[in-house]
Amino acid sequence: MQGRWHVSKAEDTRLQLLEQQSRYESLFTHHPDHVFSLDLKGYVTSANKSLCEMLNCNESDIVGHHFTEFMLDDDKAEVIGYFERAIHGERLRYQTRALDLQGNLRHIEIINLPLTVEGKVIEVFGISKDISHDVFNEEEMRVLKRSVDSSANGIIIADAKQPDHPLTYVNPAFLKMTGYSESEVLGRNCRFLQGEGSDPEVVSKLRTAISQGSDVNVVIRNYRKDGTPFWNDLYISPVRDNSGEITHFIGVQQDISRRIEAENRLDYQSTHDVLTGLPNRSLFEERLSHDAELAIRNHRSLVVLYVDLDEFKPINDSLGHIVGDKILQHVAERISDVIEPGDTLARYNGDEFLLLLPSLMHVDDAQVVAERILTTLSQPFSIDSETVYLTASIGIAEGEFSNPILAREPHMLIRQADMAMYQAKKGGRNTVHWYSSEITEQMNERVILRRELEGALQQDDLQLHFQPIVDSKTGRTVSVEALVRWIHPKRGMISPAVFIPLAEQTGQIIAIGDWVLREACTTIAKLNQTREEPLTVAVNISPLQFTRSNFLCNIEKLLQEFSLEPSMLEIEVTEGVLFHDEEIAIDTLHSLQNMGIRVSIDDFGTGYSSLSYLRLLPVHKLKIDRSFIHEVTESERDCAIVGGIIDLAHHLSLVTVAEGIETAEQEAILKQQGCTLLQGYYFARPMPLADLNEFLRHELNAPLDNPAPN
Ligand SMILES: Nc1nc2c(ncn2[C@@H]2O[C@H](COP(=O)(O)O[C@H]3[C@@H](O)[C@H](n4cnc5c(=O)[nH]c(N)nc54)O[C@@H]3COP(=O)(O)O)[C@@H](O)[C@H]2O)c(=O)[nH]1
Repeated sequence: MQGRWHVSKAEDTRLQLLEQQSRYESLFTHHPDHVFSLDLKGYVTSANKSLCEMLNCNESDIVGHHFTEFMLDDDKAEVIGYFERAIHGERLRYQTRALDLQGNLRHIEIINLPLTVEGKVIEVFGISKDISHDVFNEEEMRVLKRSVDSSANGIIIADAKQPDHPLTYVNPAFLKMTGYSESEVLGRNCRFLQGEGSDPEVVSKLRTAISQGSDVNVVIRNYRKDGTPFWNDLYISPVRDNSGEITHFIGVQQDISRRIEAENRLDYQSTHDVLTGLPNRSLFEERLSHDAELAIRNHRSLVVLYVDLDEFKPINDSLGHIVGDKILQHVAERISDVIEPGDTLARYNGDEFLLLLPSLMHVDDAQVVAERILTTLSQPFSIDSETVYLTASIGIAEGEFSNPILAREPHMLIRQADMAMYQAKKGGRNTVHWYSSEITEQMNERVILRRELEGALQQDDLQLHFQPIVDSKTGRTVSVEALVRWIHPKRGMISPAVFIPLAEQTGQIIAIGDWVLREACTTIAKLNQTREEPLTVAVNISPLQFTRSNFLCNIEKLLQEFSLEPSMLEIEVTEGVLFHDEEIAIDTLHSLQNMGIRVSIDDFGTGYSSLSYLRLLPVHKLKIDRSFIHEVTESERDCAIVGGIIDLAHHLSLVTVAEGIETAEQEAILKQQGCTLLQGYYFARPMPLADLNEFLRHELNAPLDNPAPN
């Protein structure tokens, strides 16, 4: 009985051991972590399924191999150290790296457990876990944090789950940009960056996006700790967790103040005149369109003033551009001082200003404004050491709200004001003229005339007439003045007084002038072939033609072509050529003198320039303007002026010509005053070449007034 009991107890123990072993084996085999055992030399004695899976191999590829075979060379010494400590009974946990059979790297965490029997370590158990994923995540997080920390953009993170979304992170760039310290901003909503200059619309856009959990990009004016503003280009995005719930908001911001300032500067430059700081043409036109819309909506009228300085060019040319610029700046200031805040004053062109009056109580008030402008401009301008007197001509155009043109083409108002200004100029300058539809008709007339003049040039409708100029002593023709005529196919002869000023404005004078010069040279060359005493021909040259670069060259070619002595050609210029471009004009005068061509100052006495220029200029003749001759017999003043001019000319060794002599009395006075040459209807009107030939033939046969002594 006792023996049977012994047998069954031993059997029980064996069964229990078997059960434990099977439990252990099952735990070992199916443990989700990698479990292995090493002998005291470090050779693998067993490895579970999970370890084989991690190392991509079978148990036989591991068992019997030394654990270091699965380690990186760099890590071996350290891990051997841990193993040594384990075989001395220490339980250890450490992280290292393993290589699977294909050479793939794994980050693992190992626990080394020494297996001790009767106080002696007989084996070392290892339990390891693949932590590659965690390590990569951690590394990724570290890189991300470093990137965010070192980003040049300001980066902020706000907690979306806390009330008022307090900041939980700000990077150094943010602190640098705003001047705050971390402790001053963490825990606060970042609206502390906003201030009175932050556009409420932009702020509301931000708020809406945040409340809707959507991305948003705004450019907002923010303020640094010291109160200085900056332009913040801000992107805000929600950050969601795995369930899609917004946990944070991330903001990336950039200080774009410099860019905005540069853009603003560019914008300002493209809409303002650099010299005066006034709006320029394009901004004026923009405001005109805008104010026209308002005027129509509010049943009000709109008024445009076109202000053009009188004779500014001569001032600019004679005093220099620096003084000219300063005058324009003063003009801008003075006009600005007499207008109301809602009005727009713009510099339109060189010396032309535009004024838009959108809110007049009565349209007639524009006249008051215009007169105020004339008054303020009439005060002398003291620029450096110069005192300058200025006047202006002002054109006014009214845009009635009911006039469809205002809605369709508000810019027409500028054109109309321009036309009115032109009339103001014609009306004697320093005056105001209101636009009327008749002006348009006149302007249309100009447009037609201009087009027809173009045709005249091509169809040979121009003709040259010649007016004799006689010696005051002998009464004999010594010269002829070439005067152009336009023989219009329908309108007959059109006076040069009509088309020459137009041609000067359109530039057609160049072609006309070239034609006149050629025609004059060819005629005088032919005329003189049969004359004992050769005649000279005087040709009027417009300022534009005179200052052209090829002017002298053209003349030289013509003289050569017609074998004409240079002294046979005279150039008549008005004082205006000097103001056109003084430097070029003086050079040209010297060149003409060197070529042997004489120059007369035409219409002398009508310009306002200083007489001192006569000392300096290489001119030969003064032609006394016919306005002085007209009254010379009745007006003592005119008589004195004419006498003065003749005296002055004689002292300067200049020849004088009196033009516009119509009566014997006028001739007598001029002769008495010692005028050298005489010209006028009294002697002969301008005539075509055929008539001139006849006139000269007749003159040759007539006895001399005062025959020259033998
Ligand atoms: N650049 C150019 N200008 C030219 C040319 N041809 C003429 N002109 C200029 O046109 C203006 C008008 O000229 P016109 O109608 O020919 O008048 C000239 C004479 O007819 C006129 N004149 C001459 N004598 C008398 C007179 O006794 N009484 C009177 N009422 N008029 C008279 O004067 C004009 C000549 O003037 P001026 O040139 O100043 O000597 C005129 O400004 C012409 O210059 C051209 O080819 N090119």
